[in-house]
Amino acid sequence: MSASPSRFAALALVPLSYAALHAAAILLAAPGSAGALSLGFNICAPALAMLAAWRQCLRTSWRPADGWSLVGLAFLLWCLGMAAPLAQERIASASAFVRYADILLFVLYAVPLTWIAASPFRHRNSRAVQLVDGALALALGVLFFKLTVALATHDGSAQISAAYLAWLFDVENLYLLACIRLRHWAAATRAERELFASLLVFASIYFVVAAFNNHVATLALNAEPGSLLEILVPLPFLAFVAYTLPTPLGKKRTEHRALVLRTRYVRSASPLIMCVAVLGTGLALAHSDYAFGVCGVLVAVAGYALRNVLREVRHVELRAMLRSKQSELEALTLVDGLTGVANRRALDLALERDCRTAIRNGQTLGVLLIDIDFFKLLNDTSGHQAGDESLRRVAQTLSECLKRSEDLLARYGGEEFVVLLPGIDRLGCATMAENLRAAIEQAELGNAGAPSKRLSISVGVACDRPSVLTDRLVLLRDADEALYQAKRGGRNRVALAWEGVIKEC
Ligand SMILES: Nc1nc2c(ncn2[C@@H]2O[C@H](COP(=O)(O)OP(=O)(O)OP(=O)(O)O)[C@@H](O)[C@H]2O)c(=O)[nH]1
Repeated sequence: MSASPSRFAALALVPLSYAALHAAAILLAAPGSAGALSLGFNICAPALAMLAAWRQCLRTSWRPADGWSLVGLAFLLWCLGMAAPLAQERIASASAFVRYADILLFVLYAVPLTWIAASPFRHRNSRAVQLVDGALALALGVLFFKLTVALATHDGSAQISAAYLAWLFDVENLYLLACIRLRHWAAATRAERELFASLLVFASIYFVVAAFNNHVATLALNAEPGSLLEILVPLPFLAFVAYTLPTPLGKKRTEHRALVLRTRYVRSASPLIMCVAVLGTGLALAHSDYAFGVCGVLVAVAGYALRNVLREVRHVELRAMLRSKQSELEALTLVDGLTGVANRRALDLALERDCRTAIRNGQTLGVLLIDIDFFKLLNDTSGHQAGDESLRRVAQTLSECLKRSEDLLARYGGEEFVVLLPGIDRLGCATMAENLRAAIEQAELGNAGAPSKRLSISVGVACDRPSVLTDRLVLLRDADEALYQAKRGGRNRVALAWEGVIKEC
C-alpha cells in the first residue's frame, strides 16, 4: 500500500491531534465526568469516520459506491454499539436484546464490511448475487453473535465473560483484516484499491487497538471508564478519516498477468470464504444451540448453491449477449458507415469469393466501377454535408437497381462505388451499367458545381472469365481504365473495357 506525503501528514496529524484533545479532556475533566467525556470522544470518532465514508460515496462515480456506503453503515453500527450502554442504563429491562445490545452492535458492525470483502461489486455483477452475499454476511453476523453469547456465558451464568469476549472479538477482527487484506492485494481498479486501502488502514489499527484494549486495558489493567488508555479507541476511525481526506488517484496498477490471475481467483474465492465462515460458525454453534447451528450450516450450503446458480445464469446470459454483439460487430465491419452499403473490406471478400466461384464454374464475372462526376465541385459549392447526402442518395438509387441477390454494391472509397455482377455476360454487364447511369440521371439529383447542374455518374465496365484468383485485380484495373475513358469522353457515360465508350449523353 503506497501513501502520498499529504496522506502521511494527515495520517499523523489527525489521530494525534484528536488523541491530544481527548487526553486533555480526560485530564481536565471535573471529577466523575471524565468517563462521560471520554465516551463522547469515542462516539464522535466513528461518527466522523461514517461521514468520511459517505463523503467518499458521494465523490466516487464507481459503481461500488455501495462499498463506501456500507463502510459508513458499519461505522454507524459501531457508533451505536459505543452509545448503547447509555441506553442500557436507562432501560431497566432484563431482555437479552437490551442486555447484549452493545455486543450485538459490535458484532453486526462487521456485517457490512464482510459483505464488501466477499462481494465482487463488479460492474456487471448482478444485484441478485450481491443480495445473496449480503444475506450470507448477515447470517454470519447473527450466528457469530449467538456463538459469542453462548461461549461467553458457557458456565451457565448470565454474566458475559470478558475474557471469552476478548478472544471472540479477536477472531472477528482477524477474519475481517484477512479478508480486506486479500481484496486489497487483488484489487484491479484504482477505485477498488482506494476502498480496500482505506479499509486496510482501519482494520489493521483496529485489530491492534481492540486486542490491546480488550486484553490489556480491560482484563490485565482493569482500566476504569475515563482512563487515559481510552484515547487509543478512536485511533482506527481517525486513521480512516485521515486516509480518505486527500484524494490522490494513486498509480495505475500495471495489468500484469499475475495481478489479473490473483484478481480473478480472489474475486471468485471471496464468497466461498464467507460461506466457509458461516459453515464453521454454524458447526461451532451446534454444540450449544443445535437448532441454530444446523440453520447456520443449511444457510451456508443454500447460500453457496444459490450464489452458484445465479452466477451460472449470469454467465449464460453474458455468453448469449457476447455472441449477439459479436455478430453485430462482424456485420458492422462490413458496412460503410456513411452510405450503409458494403464497404471496401466486404468488397474485397466478395470479389475473391465471386472470382473463385467463377473459376470453378467457368462463368464470367462483371465489375462496374462507378464515379460521381464533378463531386469535388459539388462539395466546394454546396458543402461537405450536401456531398455526404448526395453519396447516400446515389448509393440508395444504385442499390434499388440491383435485383439479384448475388449482385453487390460496395463503396470503393470517396465518391467511387463498385458493382459486382457474377455470372453475367458482357451484354448484361453493359445493360446494367447503362441502367445505373440512367437511374441516377432520372433521380434528378442536383450538383451545383456541374455545368449541367445535375448529378451524374460515369461507369467503367469490365467483364471476363477469370482463370486464376489474381484475375479479379485485372478486372478491377480494366474497369478503372474504362472509367478513365468515360471521364475523358465527357462524363455521364458508360465505357466498356473491351470496346470503348458505348453510351454518351
Ligand atoms: N462529402 C464527401 N466528399 C468526399 C467523400 N469522400 C471523398 N470526397 C470528396 O470527393 C472529391 C472527389 O474529387 P475528385 O476525385 O477530384 O473527382 P471529381 O470532382 O468527382 O471529378 P471527376 O471525377 O473528374 O468528375 C474530393 O473532393 C473528396 O474530398 C465523402 O465521404 N464525403
